[in-house]
Amino acid sequence: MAELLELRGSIDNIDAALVHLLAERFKCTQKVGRLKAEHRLPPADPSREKVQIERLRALAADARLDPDFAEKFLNFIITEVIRHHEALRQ
Ligand SMILES: O=C(O)C(=O)C[C@]1(C(=O)O)C=C[C@@H](O)C=C1
Repeated sequence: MAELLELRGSIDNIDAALVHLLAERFKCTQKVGRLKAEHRLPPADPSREKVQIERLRALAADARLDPDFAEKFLNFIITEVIRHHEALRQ
C-alpha cells in the first residue's frame, strides 16, 4: 500500500523533528538549571508552569489537539527538567 508507506514516511519525519526540538529545549533548560543552581533558586516554578499550561492548552485547542493530552505531555517534559535541575543542585 503506497499510501501507508507515504504516511509512515511523514510520521518518521515528524518523529525526527520532535526529537530535534526536544533536544534543543533540553539544551535551554540545562542552562536554566545551571543559572538556578548558581543563584540558589528552587528547581520548580509552579507559577511559570501554570502560565505555560494555560498557553499550551489554548494552542492545542486551536490546533484541534486534545488540551488534556497537551497538558500531560508538557508535564511529562517538565517533570524530567525538574529532575535535571535537582541533579545540578547536588
Ligand atoms: O522556566 C523555568 O524556570 C524552568 O526551570 C523551565 C521549566 C520548563 O521546562 O519549561 C521547568 C521547570 C519549572 O517549574 C518551569 C519551567
